[in-house]
Amino acid sequence: MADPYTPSHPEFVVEFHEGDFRSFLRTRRAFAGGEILVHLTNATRSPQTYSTVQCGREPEDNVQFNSDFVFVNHSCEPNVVFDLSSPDAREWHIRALKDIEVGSSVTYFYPSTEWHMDQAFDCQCGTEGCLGKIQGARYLKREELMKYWVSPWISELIRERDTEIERR
Ligand SMILES: C[S@@+](CC[C@H](N)C(=O)[O-])C[C@H]1O[C@@H](n2cnc3c(N)ncnc32)[C@H](O)[C@@H]1O
Repeated sequence: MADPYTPSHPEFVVEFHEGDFRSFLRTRRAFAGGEILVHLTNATRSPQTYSTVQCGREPEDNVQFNSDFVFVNHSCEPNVVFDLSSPDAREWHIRALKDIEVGSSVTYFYPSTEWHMDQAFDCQCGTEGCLGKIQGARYLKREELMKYWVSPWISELIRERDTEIERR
């Protein structure tokens, strides 16, 4: 991030912390469930990294947001979805799953977009139903994923994986 830091979007602020990957994004106003927090207008294609988001079914379908939204952490009880499911990239957006209070950490469920992540980690979301190691949808059971909104390519890849397993 540039120094001094200027938020890329006035309704959000990054809380920076010392140490690897410890920073995160907070809201500066409340959002209602279903409300669109932002349209992801600044996304560009990128090779996969720890900070890219998958936007289609192929391993090379990844984008970089080029904004503070790169600081959205994963949670096993997320408050937003990253909806990149439209074929029209101008429709891509982040949407509230529930009412979000001012000052909340913005979180999404990484396996809802990611099939196989570039960087796995031990989740520290601290929620009751925490899934532990997060490395992409490929490593989760269908029953675990069914509790979440997931991107169409994740539903498709899970269906294919499970059909393949049943065929063996
Ligand atoms: C795109 S970055 C998110 C912003 C990151 N926290 C930072 O400071 O740059 C993704 C990385 O953040 C960390 N991270 C995100 N959510 C996490 C969570 N629930 N528990 C532990 N680490 C997490 C992991 O290292 C992950 O690879």
